Amino acid sequence: LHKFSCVSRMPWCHNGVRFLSQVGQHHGPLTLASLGYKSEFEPTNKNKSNKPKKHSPPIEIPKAKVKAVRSDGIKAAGVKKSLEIESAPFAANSFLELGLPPLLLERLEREGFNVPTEVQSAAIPSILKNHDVVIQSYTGSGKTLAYLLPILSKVGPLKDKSSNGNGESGKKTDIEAVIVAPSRELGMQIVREIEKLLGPSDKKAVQQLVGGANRSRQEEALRKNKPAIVVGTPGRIAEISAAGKLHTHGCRFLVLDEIDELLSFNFREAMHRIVEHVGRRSGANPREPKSALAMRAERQTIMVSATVPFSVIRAARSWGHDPLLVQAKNVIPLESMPATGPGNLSGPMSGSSSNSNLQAKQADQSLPPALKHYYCVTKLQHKVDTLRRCVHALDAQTVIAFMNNTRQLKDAVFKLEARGMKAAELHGDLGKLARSTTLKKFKNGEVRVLVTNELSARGLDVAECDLVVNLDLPTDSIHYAHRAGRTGRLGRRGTVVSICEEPEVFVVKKMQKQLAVPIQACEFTEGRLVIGKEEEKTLEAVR
Ligand SMILES: Nc1ncnc2c1ncn2[C@@H]1O[C@H](COP(=O)(O)OP(=O)(O)OP(=O)(O)O)[C@@H](O)[C@H]1O
Repeated sequence: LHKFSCVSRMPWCHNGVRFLSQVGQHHGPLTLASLGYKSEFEPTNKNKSNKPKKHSPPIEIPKAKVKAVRSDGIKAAGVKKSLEIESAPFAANSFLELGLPPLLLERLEREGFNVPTEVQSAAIPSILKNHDVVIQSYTGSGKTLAYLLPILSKVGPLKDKSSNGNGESGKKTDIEAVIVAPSRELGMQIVREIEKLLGPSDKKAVQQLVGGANRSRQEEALRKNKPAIVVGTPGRIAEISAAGKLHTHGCRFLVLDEIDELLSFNFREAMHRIVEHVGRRSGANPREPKSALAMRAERQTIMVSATVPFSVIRAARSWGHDPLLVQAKNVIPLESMPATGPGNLSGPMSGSSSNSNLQAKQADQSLPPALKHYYCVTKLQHKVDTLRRCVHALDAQTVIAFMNNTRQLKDAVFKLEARGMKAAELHGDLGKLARSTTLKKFKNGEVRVLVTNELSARGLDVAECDLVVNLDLPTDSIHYAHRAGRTGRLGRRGTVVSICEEPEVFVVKKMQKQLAVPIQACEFTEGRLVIGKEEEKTLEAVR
């Protein structure tokens, strides 16, 4: 129980504390295994030390009135270790209690998913009860399984054989679930998550329809395999649907993952086609107003994101039927939420004053509570060197660095490589193969620093990522939240460092206020991350 005693001492770890008390009450004796944790004392790997990790205390440098901290846990460079889950976002109940069918429960156990996360615990029953939902909880909290599990309970080879749903599904050739994601990488990640649960013999029940891949091969696979579920990017799904090769009129589920991104101008036409056609019976005029009953007999709409600006609330009301807002600790009718704010909502708190509490609360819920945030002021020409010193100071092994401009991004990779740090670029100008090869190398530890742009800010799940660096500042706090969320996934340790020039500090301060998290000024000196003491005092107010 060493880990829990650590967890309960951490002031930010309210989830962990709540979790402990509930499990104690309802589930008898508390063991790490019963909670899905691997004990640090279990000899899982011969090479690993069985000793609990030491948390090195902050190092005081009184002369300069500064405090230095160093990332612990990951040691020798090049040796990849998985990051322990420190602040558990898990719920107190089991998957069994959520009403999932036996075959799916078996697969979950086989894949090592033992305890649902809080948002899964809230979303699964709501979706199983046929509600349209908007799922909102912080990055890395398990939103993907929160919608995949109830869908797999009702469609495809793992479904509950005793219930045939509402009997409304269409012809056998019809797709039963369409999942839309804004990038190829995220689309493929969702496909892999489904394939993992389906297993090798059933994996043809899901088909990817992402852009950049061979379209005729995708169409051929649709015809031959008759998948129950398709996952893809908006453009490719709309294209194949318009060509008459994707039969979705009888579709039961439409999932819009990263919904606020899917609402952006770039996807407008494709999204319009998808929303109008998926789950709409042929012959019906999509513009004709429908009764609530007629709407219900059609598809169930599920929208998902860590950030839910007003535009999403408005879209959910117009595309869904009495939708619910599902958060980790709340399930409320979306009707009870304000849907108006300024037209150009740029950040979670930029609503009118009457809505600001609500928006602030949501902003608070978009970032993993265990993340640590810093910023470091430097000159433009020293940014890459500062990044390198930051990586060394924190001893980070799996780093995502965000930039806004592709040419500068390539320069940064060149400079890092020239200084002996293994780096690679990932952006939309690269072909599909180059993108997936780079991502694979990053995930298996061959690349230490992935220099990328907004393409990787959404949904990308690399559990080992221990540091996110903003080499260019994000455009607003919503983009900050999604970039930051690439680290500290599922309660793991994570650090976010924004490297900026002096005139940009006000932008960092603004994001700190909007996101209601402390972003501390720091420097990298003598291989250490150093925080000013004065800065610490002012940040107490933010906390
Ligand atoms: N109940 C669970 N037990 C253990 N691991 C889980 C569980 N649920 C999800 N995970 C894992 O947690 C990681 C994060 O999940 P996921 O990608 O769904 O997060 P997310 O909330 O969608 O994040 P983002 O907002 O960044 O898209 C994934 O690797 C996933 O496999």
